[in-house]
Amino acid sequence: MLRWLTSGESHGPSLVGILEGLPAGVELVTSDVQDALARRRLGYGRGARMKFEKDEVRVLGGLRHGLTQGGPLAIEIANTEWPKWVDVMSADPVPVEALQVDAGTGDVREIARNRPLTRPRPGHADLVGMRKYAFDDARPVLERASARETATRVALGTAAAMFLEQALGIRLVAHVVAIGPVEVPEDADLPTADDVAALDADPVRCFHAETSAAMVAEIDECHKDGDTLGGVVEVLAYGVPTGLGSYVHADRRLDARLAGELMGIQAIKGVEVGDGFRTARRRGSQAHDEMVREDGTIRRLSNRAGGVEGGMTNGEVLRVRAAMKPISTVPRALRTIDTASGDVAKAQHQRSDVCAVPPAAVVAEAMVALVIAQAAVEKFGGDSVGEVRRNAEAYLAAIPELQR
Ligand SMILES: Cc1cc2nc3c(=O)[nH]c(=O)nc-3n(C[C@H](O)[C@H](O)[C@H](O)COP(=O)(O)O)c2cc1C
Ligand SMILES: C=C(O[C@@H]1CC(C(=O)O)=C[C@@H](OP(=O)(O)O)[C@H]1O)C(=O)O
Repeated sequence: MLRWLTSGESHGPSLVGILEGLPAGVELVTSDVQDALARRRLGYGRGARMKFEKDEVRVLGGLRHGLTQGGPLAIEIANTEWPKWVDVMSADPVPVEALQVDAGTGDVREIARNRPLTRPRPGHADLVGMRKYAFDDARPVLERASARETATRVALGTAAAMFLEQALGIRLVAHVVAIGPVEVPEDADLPTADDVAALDADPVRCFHAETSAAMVAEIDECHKDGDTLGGVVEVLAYGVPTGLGSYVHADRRLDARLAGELMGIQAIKGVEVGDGFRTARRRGSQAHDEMVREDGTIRRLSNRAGGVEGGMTNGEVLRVRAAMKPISTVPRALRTIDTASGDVAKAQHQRSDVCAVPPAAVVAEAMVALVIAQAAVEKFGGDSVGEVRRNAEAYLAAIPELQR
């Protein structure tokens, strides 16, 4: 079974991710993870923090001489900003004086950094987190709720994606299909995994040049208004074999597992598999993917289902979308209540992303890679890449001629 866990705070010394159950023999080097993390930091509309902070990757376990070893893969992502937070985020108690002078720069900004945050942001985890964990300060809540944690998921997703490509020839790509009201046309071309460099070069990870320019203009407009934006991302997986997931029980349905992991990303509020909500508005004759026999195999005339039928992959391109709400740290701050005084207040705000939809696409791709890898390990078993590959080939070869 493939499983994963992450630990770490937004301004802590580092984040750590563990991926357990990955077969041995996956070719992976530290720079593969660094490249994926660099991709997550891209995107027009991200805040100042992305410019000065760096992700420092160190593989702590599970990898030797560029090959996974079958043991848990542990990846640390250190935060270059840590010196400024050493005392505020110290694991052990610190003397009061330590919280009054910045350990890194010697200035007194540390006092502000440590001041209790008591003006919770509507839409963030602040208020409910304080209530639930009995804090009188939102600092510990936002430290863990922060999407900085998604760096670890991208790191682990990189290992999952390398496994998928090397064992099964599966390749993934993610792109942005909407930012606020600006949407890619329905009939626009879909990117393939060969288009990743082009997507990296686009300011908003959009594959449609005209729409990309309109998205950038929308972000500029929103920034000027002191506001924030959400949007929609799409993940595509090519070459996924038929039969991953199952219809036999709800928790084995691949669509359910994809939706769960995508909704687990901070600020994701909706998931579509294939045409999703659009399918609900169609008649049955226009909703499904008819089959024809061509060159000895069954071919679909469309892919409205997004490659999943009955909770199982059907051999078509896997296609899922995730909807992200606008960032809740709105510069033109929203009304809130100061939990220290009970007074009406404006929500706490220092700096923030205006729009984080492009990085959310990278995170969504990582989560889809992890879910597919989990389902593949479950279906094919195998402790090494070679064994998984052989098992998959034997399974596919045994599918009767007329069902192919
Ligand atoms: C890549 C990414 C970056 C984000 N950046 C910010 C940000 O700068 N400011 C903010 O308030 N929320 C940001 N968020 C969203 C919050 O983390 C999220 O809204 C919060 O944890 C509450 O969870 P919920 O929105 O799922 O209810 C970001 C989310 C993602 C996926
Ligand atoms: C640090 C990252 O994203 C952060 C996610 C985030 C949030 O509330 O989710 C809030 C911001 O951090 P801060 O409150 O310190 O400005 C983002 O910069 C990252 O993605 O690496």
